[in-house]
Amino acid sequence: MSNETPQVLTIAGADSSGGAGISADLKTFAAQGVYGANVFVALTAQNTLGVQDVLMTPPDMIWSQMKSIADDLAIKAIKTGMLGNAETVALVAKGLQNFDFGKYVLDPVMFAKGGAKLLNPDAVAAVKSLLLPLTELVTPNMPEAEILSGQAINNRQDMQRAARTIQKLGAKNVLLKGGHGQSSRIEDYILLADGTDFWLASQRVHTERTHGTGDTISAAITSQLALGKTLDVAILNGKRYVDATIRDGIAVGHGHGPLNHGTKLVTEDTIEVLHDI
Ligand SMILES: Nc1ncnc2c1ncn2[C@@H]1O[C@H](COP(=O)(O)OP(=O)(O)OP(=O)(O)O)[C@@H](O)[C@H]1O
Ligand SMILES: Cc1ncc(COP(=O)(O)O)c(N)n1
Repeated sequence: MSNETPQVLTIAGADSSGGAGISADLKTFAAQGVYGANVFVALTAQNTLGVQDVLMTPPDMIWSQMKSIADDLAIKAIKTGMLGNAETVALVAKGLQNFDFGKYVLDPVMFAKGGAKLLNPDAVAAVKSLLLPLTELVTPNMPEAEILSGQAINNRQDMQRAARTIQKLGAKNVLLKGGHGQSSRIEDYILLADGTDFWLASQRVHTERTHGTGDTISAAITSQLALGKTLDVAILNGKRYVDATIRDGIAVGHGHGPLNHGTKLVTEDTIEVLHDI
C-alpha cells in the first residue's frame, strides 16, 4: 500500500462466520485497494445457517470508537451496515454530523439472508428521518425498499417509484438492488441526484452462496468513492466486483455460504448498463 491509499470506515456488526458485516467490508476494502477502519456496533454469533445470538455494543463505546477514528485517521468515505436499534441509529447519525468521515453510503440492513432481524422495526423511522438525509447513496434491497418507501414492489415501474419516494425522503442517490427473487436476469435500478437513472443488468448465478452480497457491493462502492470515482462509475465497478465474488464462488459452510472476496475474476462483459429498459 502506498501513502496515497485512501482510508474508509465501516460502522456495522460483526459476523462470526466472516461472510457478512464488518468481515465482508474489510475484505472488500482490501480487494479494492483502500485502507479500512471499523466501528463495531454489535457482535453476532452467526454462521451460514442463521443468526444464533446478538450482543449490542454499549452506546458510550460506539461513540468512543467513532471519536478514536476521527481523532487520528483521515476518512474519505464511510458506509454503515447493521445498526440494530433506534438508539444506535440516532448515535451514528450524531457521529456523522459531528465528525467528518466524507461521503456516506447507507446500506439499510434489516434482515440476514436466513430472515433473522438485524434492525428493530421501531428503528425504521429513525433510519428514514436521521440517516437518509445524510447519505450520498442508499442501497436498499427490494424488501428494504418496500419498507422505506411504504410501497409494494412487483415490477420495474414499482422499483422506479419506490426509488423516487426514497429520494424524496432525503437520500441523494438510490441504488435499488434486484438480487431478491428467482428470475434468471437480475436488474438493479439506479436513480441519481439530478433525476437521471439507469439499470445494471446481469445473469443470476444460481447459487445459495450469496451471504454478504449487500455488504460487499456497498463496501466496494464506498471504496470507489474514496478512490475518487464518480458515483455512476463507483456503482458499476462495485457491481462488477460483487458479481465476480459470486461467480467465482467458494465452498464454506452448509447454508448461505460467503463470497470469494479474493477473486481475481474480471467480469466486465457480464454487466449491461441500460438507460431504457
Ligand atoms: N445470485 C446472484 N447472482 C448474481 N448477482 C447477484 C445474486 N444475488 C445478488 N446479486 C447482486 O448482488 C448485489 C446485492 O444484491 P442483493 O439484492 O442480494 O442485496 P442484499 O439482499 O442487500 O444482500 P444481503 O442479503 O447481503 O443483505 C446486487 O448487485 C445484486 O444484483
Ligand atoms: C453482522 C451482519 N451484517 C449484515 C448482514 C447481512 O448480510 P446477509 O443478508 O447476506 O446475511 C449479516 N448477516 N450480518
